[in-house]
Amino acid sequence: LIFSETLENDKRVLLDFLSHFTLPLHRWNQSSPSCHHWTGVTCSGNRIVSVRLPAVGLNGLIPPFTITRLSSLKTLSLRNNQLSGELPSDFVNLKNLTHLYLQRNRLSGPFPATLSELKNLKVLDLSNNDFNGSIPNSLSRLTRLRVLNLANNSFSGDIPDLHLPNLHQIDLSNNKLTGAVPKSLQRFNTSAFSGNNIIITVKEKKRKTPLGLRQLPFLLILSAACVLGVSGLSCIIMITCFGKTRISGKFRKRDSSSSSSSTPPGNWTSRDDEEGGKIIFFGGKNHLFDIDDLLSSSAEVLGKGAFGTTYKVTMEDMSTVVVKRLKEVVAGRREFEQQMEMIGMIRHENVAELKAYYYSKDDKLAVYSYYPQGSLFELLHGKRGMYDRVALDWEARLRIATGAARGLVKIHEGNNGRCVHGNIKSSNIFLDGCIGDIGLTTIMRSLPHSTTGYHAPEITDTRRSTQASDVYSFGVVLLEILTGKWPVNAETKHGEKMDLVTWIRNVVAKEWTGEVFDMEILSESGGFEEEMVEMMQIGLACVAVKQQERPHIAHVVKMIQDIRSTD
Ligand SMILES: Nc1ncnc2c1ncn2[C@@H]1O[C@H](COP(=O)(O)OP(=O)(O)OP(=O)(O)O)[C@@H](O)[C@H]1O
Repeated sequence: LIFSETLENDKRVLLDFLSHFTLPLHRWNQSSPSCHHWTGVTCSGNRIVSVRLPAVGLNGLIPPFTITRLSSLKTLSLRNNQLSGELPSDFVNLKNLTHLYLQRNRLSGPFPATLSELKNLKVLDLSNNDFNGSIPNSLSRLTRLRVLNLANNSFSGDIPDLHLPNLHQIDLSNNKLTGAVPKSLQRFNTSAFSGNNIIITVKEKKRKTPLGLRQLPFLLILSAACVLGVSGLSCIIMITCFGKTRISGKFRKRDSSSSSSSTPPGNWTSRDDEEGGKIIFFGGKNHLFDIDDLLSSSAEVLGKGAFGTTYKVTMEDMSTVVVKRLKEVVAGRREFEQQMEMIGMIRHENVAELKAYYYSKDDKLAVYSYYPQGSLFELLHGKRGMYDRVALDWEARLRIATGAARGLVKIHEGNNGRCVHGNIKSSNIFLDGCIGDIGLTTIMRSLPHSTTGYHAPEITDTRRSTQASDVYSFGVVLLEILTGKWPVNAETKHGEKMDLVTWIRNVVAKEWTGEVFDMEILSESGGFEEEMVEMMQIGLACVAVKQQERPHIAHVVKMIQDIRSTD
């Protein structure tokens, strides 16, 4: 009873807060449970611990004694709204607050003194508001503070000597501050103080970690060099070895400033996208993040594919998504949006969910669910030498093949039966055959054909991929599953290297079928060789040279299912 009463109380508080604004919020009503269902609300135990309402159109004063009654609140994000006036003094009640995001509003008045009392604060962002007056010395009380952003306000006077041992990011740029940078803050990059009347006498130090996205051009150059010089895989490993990268600011300037590889990191720059960049979500999901969240989250490079770099991004609430930064998009905004909308509508357990997309002049992003088990490519070929690769047994391979075929059926049903994947390959297939990277080929520059081994012979421009060419690529994946070999340069028993499809056709023509199977599954005691032979015949049917001879993917699903049902 106590449990639900406390939660009910928190819920009433939020409804009270909302009643001061004339805007509807997704699923915020008395009848639905607030935890997990209300936009931006997260609970822990019987309390609401996080309220994140970025860019929802909150307008006017922050109503006092509403949200501040959520005494267990740890994260409050009201960024990117049109909130104005002073911060109510009752913010002092939010004793448990660790993250406060109020940037990009129209808040004004002196630095809210009450904030210095929130001893648990780790991140404080008041940037891009109209605050004025001096920055108080009392900020030194926030000994846990890690990030302080007061940029783009009208703060004036000298910068106090802040002794904040845990501070590793500060931005005071573009205010009206005067004097010198105090000793305690001289460890930070000078750009953190730019746009003021400050005498900067400090020497710039090179910061080691964390890397900023400002260094992303450097990472990209490095990865390009790797791709040219070393194998792609080792490059990915090298980049990953740099550890976590901070995605922050400068997203939009990336392409135009490759020289910024030498730009010293330090503060982060708020995004100001006059090109109208907007993140679009699918499925009526809680907007637990916005583009600024993405930009300020911890990111790790998963790899660099033909469509761009893929990042694993860990959000403030510790949820994980995958962000693909699409380069060489040839489609215009309208076409891009239409394609993404079409992809976003495809929902199936064997289709990797496109959660959101973002389009601006300089950046095109696609946001997906993260599959921690990695791709089929990794399961089949990956991590050898670094870790003990877990053997992938025949059952698992059959499950993946069935799942991926079902996913492809669903994809081909999309867009009134006209949707094409265009880039079916093992690195785009995840847990239990879930297919990722749908429909990107049509909006991107054509992929280099010769290198992949998955593309059907008739495809010279991957933007013109067809459902029949998808079936061909799927057939290559089936053969890869059966042999455990890479589609290009598959090494035969006799040490020759040839294209996987050609090799299997040759072997089968000589009736040495058993030779092609991966020893890992062939040595299993279940006696599955017959099933493997059947699967190989399905794979070979899919890779028929003449497109009209390839089966429809729905028929492929049936044939794969029949492998077992004939038992
Ligand atoms: N949603 C995801 N969850 C987990 N890993 C992913 C996800 N999406 C991609 N990856 C992995 O990230 C790495 C890079 O992926 P990316 O799609 O950029 O390149 P690719 O699949 O090698 O080539 P391509 O660009 O042609 O698809 C690959 O190892 C891929 O398996």
